[in-house]
Amino acid sequence: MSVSAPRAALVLENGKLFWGREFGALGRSLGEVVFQTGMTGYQETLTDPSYHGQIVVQTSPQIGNTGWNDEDSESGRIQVAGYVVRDPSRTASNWRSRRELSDELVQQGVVGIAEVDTRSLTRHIRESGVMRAGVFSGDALTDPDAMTEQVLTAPPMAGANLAARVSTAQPYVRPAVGTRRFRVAALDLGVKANTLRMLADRGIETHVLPASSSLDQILETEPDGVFLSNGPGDPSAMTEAVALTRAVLERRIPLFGICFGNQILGRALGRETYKLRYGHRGINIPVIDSVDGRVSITSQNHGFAVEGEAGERFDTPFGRALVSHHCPNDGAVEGLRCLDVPAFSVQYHPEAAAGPHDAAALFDEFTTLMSGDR
Ligand SMILES: NC(=O)CC[C@H](N)C(=O)O
Repeated sequence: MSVSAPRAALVLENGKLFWGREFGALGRSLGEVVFQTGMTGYQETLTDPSYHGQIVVQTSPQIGNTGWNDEDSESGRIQVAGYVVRDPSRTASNWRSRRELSDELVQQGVVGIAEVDTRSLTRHIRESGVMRAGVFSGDALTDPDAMTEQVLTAPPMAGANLAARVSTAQPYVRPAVGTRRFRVAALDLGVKANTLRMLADRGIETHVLPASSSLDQILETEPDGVFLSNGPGDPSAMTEAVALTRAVLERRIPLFGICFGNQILGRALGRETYKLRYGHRGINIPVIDSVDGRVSITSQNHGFAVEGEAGERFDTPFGRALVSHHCPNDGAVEGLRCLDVPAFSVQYHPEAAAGPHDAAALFDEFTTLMSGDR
């Protein structure tokens, strides 16, 4: 595939430039460039609030073949800042498809770029780490130095507090499917639609609360359990959510966290979080359960991780805790379990969407914890 006249550019903050063709809306988008290795599920990826502020590169070369449907979005809009693909499908073909991916990108004003050498780009990110970048097309396409300068004005992801931008403005209730067995207060830091669906399917009525909610607002829902959602940004910027989590742990209310929720629980337990060089973003990432050695293939999307060693037991202000899961690829912490208070969390995505269902039973574990029989 050759590009005759470059009509779009992806510019990295270190000055490296990739030419391509416009894809989606014309203009400029700035953010942190990250790669995602899933071969399916691009609609879920694009609408996952955890990608807010990021320019997502799909390593799978062909994107768009199933178009855009009305069922698979994980939130009300496309959340990525920009989108980078190799070879967009010329036509969508799927029984649920309502429109072409490129039309949806245009409609939602998302600036993308196609015909990029995504293999070379991914190798570069893998070696140099994730960094700020910009996609430029249309009138925004100018000379490389000017574009690099603009990229350097973007705020870095380290230290970014983004949850408020994707959280619900007003509390709302997601009813249980069938008989209500439990009531859960979910702190919405960027929750995905399938998480609420999986909670509802287990007889859980979820009170979804804004990211800035207080302990009183949580307690007012008279919850059987508290859920900490996934979300964008740096966990070290989430001081209030960490304090709130500590208050929940003190009251021994059963708590379950996913991804950002795992990082927040980790910080509440006194652990630090750090930025990974290029993160884990894909739908076939292995995780080992330190207790029984079982391996799950999981969906993941994280750029930060909790400090710790596989299987490590440690002291916290709330008793003992365990690094319950880790990733064999790099040893990163993938799960935490409190041993003296009812709380656990995972860094990966048991709700999948997209991804395998190996870890779906963790939602059942949450109901067991709420039932009080641990
Ligand atoms: N999916 C998530 O919740 C991501 C958590 C956090 N923003 C990270 O990048 O690590």
